[in-house]
Amino acid sequence: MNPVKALENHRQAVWLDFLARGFVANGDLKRLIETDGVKGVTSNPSIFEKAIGSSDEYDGAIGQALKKGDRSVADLFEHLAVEDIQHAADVLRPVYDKSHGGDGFVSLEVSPYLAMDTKGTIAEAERLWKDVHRKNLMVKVPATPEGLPAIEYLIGEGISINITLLFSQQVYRQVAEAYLKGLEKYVAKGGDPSHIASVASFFVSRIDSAVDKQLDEKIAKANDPHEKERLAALKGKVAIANAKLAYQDYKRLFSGARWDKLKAKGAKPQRLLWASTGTKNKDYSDVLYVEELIGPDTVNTVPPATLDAFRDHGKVRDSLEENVDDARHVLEELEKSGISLDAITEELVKDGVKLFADAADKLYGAVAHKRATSLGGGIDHQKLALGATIGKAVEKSAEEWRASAKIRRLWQKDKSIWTGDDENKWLGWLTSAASADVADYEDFAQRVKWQNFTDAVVLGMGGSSLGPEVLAQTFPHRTGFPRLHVLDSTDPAQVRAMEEYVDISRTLFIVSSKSGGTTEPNVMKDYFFDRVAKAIGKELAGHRFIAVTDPGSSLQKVAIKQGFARIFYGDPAIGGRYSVLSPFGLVPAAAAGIDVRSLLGHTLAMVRSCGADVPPQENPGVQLGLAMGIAGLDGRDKVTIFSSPDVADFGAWAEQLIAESTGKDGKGLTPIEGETIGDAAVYGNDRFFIDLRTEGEHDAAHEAKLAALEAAGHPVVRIVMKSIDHIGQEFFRFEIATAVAGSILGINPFNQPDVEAAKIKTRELTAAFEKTGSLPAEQPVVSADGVDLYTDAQNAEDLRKAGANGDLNSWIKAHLSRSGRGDYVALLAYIERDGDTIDAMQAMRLKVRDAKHLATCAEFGPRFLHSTGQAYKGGPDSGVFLQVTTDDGHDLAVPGQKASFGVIKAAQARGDFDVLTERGRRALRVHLKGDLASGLAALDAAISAALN
Ligand SMILES: O=P(O)(O)OC[C@H]1O[C@](O)(CO)[C@@H](O)[C@@H]1O
Ligand SMILES: O=C[C@H](O)[C@H](O)COP(=O)(O)O
Repeated sequence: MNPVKALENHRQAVWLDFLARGFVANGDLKRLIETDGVKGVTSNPSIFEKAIGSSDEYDGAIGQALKKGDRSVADLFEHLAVEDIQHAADVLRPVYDKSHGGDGFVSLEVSPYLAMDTKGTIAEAERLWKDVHRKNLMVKVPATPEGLPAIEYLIGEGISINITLLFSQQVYRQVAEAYLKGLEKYVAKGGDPSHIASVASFFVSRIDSAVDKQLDEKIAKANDPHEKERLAALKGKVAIANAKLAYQDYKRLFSGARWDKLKAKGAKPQRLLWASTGTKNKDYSDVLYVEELIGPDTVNTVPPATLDAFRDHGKVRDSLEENVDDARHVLEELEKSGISLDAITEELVKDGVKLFADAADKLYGAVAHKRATSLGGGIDHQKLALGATIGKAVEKSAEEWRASAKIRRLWQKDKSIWTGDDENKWLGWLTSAASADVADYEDFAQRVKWQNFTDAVVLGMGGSSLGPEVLAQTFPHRTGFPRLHVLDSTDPAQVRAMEEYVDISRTLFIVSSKSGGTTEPNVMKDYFFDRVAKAIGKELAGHRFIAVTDPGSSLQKVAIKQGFARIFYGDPAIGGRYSVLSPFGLVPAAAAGIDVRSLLGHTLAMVRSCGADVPPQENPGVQLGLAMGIAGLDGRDKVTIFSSPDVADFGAWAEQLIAESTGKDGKGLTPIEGETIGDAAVYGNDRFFIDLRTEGEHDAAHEAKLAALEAAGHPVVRIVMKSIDHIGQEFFRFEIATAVAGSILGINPFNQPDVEAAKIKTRELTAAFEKTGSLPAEQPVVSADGVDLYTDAQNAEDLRKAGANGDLNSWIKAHLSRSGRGDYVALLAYIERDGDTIDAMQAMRLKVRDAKHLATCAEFGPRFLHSTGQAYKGGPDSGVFLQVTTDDGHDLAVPGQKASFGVIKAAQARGDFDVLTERGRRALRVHLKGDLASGLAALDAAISAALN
């Protein structure tokens, strides 16, 4: 007789420790049921990893599933697993029916990531039970301290459970107790226990592997030949002895008055199931863990190779209760040898959880890869060319992130990923896209449309303006909707330019400020409210304003008082620079008629790609973040962003995100935005390049330059977006990347400690103005033709030593001569930002870059104060700052206060400069008197002269 089939005669059920789609579909499982009398199937994360992860058998099914709509990697896996389990359960259903629910089960394990999480295990087990929806399902729950209460609870809910990762007799007794208690609860609720089944999967071969290892070490150390022999005799014996003794417990636990009561109600005993019965040590018989554990009312789940071997040469006998005393003796001998089985089994549970988690990581990684392949252009493409050193370091770090579950912990808001400060309170952006109220945005968009506005102007700074600016500049104007603009300045000329550009009586103003307390949006609002009131009447003015702000802010109060048309509330768990996928970006988007549903739909594909269930190796956000962080630590801390014409403004948004998040505590990444691409020779070894473009924008000349940078050994990341509609994917990718880079750098990526310092100084200066009618006097270090130069005593002394004397050229030359390798030169201009001034600034910065091979920044104040300003003051001391201020020929009054726009801007520039110099940074201020264009030309000439 077939030895496998013969086990039936010894009342032992053989289950198969294997599952794969084709195996069930092509009838192999059915055949084993018929020929070998196989009565069940078990699966675990390693089995699914082999089935799904290491084959292409499931690719079609993955494609099919995704056709119905994208889903997360965990969902996708679960969908496949549930289908497989259902198919196997259906094939085994006749066995289940014939044995009246005694056999014919298929087991599906809860995620190993939940092994230490009782609530999570319960929720997942209940979900799987519902989704699989088969009576002959067993949900596998590990026998960890957190698993035990879940087991009791789930049994109490009438769910059949297979307890896995069970190694010790003591834990086995707790498992049986959990089962009994669960049954008692179920019965007490009036449930019929006859349909509940449970097995306690007692692991075998892994024990021998662990014990034998320690025995070998002892044997190697022992001098006495008898001792060596005694120890050697224990090898390959302990696992079986342990299992045999557990069986003795089983007999005791499932007999007696307590059990009889349950039995009378129809309860079934929880059978012991021998798991891990594939022989690991080639020196042992390949059927060892079957032959030695045959006994009534037990199960042995065997891998296919063991099944084949046993069918071929297995010998059947009632072995389980043979020599029970010898088994005790084996364990005593082991204890005597100084090897603790308790310690080993405890370790094996931890190890088992880890091994299954490792397998799940591999499996999820493979599913993530298949999902990405199947979605193709649905997810923007990212290619990292990092060079050998950084590339290897990123690989190593990715593995470290995987092994310590950091991406899962990030999503679980575990602040220990960063500095352990308050990072957990700032992670609302992870879920803001998924939880957005799309219908409300659509309704709002319709209402805006009905009002026939010509323009919509966002009044805000930093995180409240840069996201909307990207949207305004990236998406074309939608007919029927207002044109979207952003104003983020206190420069009188710039405020006036906006006023002149729009039709005040037909414009919607979106006042955006998370805190509500930021100076610029408040004064801009006061100004335009006054103008609108003058144009259409005070009572109606509020109808043209909406506010986006966090609940309880001062802006909320003002908006209510002034009768704003609507207030949208932000999430206080999201910092400004991470807020674009929340009302701060989505309200302006909706107002401009951008399809918010489609924007978020595309975004969510990237959110899923960067999910907790996507291991670092396959996770595009984590990959980018690790690369940025590691390159930064390696001295390549100038993150240089090239954005193609269609997404040209993206860099301005990313710049704030990266600078304000990472630039602090003297560390950080300095974003370099807006530099046109140059030849490899103009760059120092402090660069890290990110190139972003849409698929349709292939520019051969640009690509050739990029390839040259890569060839010259610079790390280059290329991101190709399917189209501008995917811009949300990049917002989210960069957010995750920045958070990850922050972890690598060891900073809190969600605070901005140094911005506050400049704000305080500015407030002091404007308060002085309100009191006295003028800003405190200041003394230039030099007054030359058309310019005044200012700096603090230390900088002045250093500059004079470096050759600065009576004219502008000498000061600029001395200042630039202080910059060297690894530094960046930043032009910080508190002037109107328009096409001409942008061009003038660009010309100057590129001259510096090309002559000195240094990274350069060209920023406009006060805009940059809410963006890169944090990094300039708090980041690495590698900046050389040239502040540019100007007389504001035509100042503009702010209604209701003495300080005009010009005064506020001047106070902001001084506050900023004072903090820079207080921090010992290299800074020089050039104040241009008279006409701005001539002043900028003179500065340009001085820079040229200095560089020659
Ligand atoms: O939205 P708020 O509160 O006006 O802040 C605007 C910006 O100012 C900052 O706080 C820096 O000053 C940024 O972080 C923020 O995006
Ligand atoms: O339920 C089955 C177990 O997961 C399986 O038997 C473990 O076997 P292994 O130790 O060979 O991985």
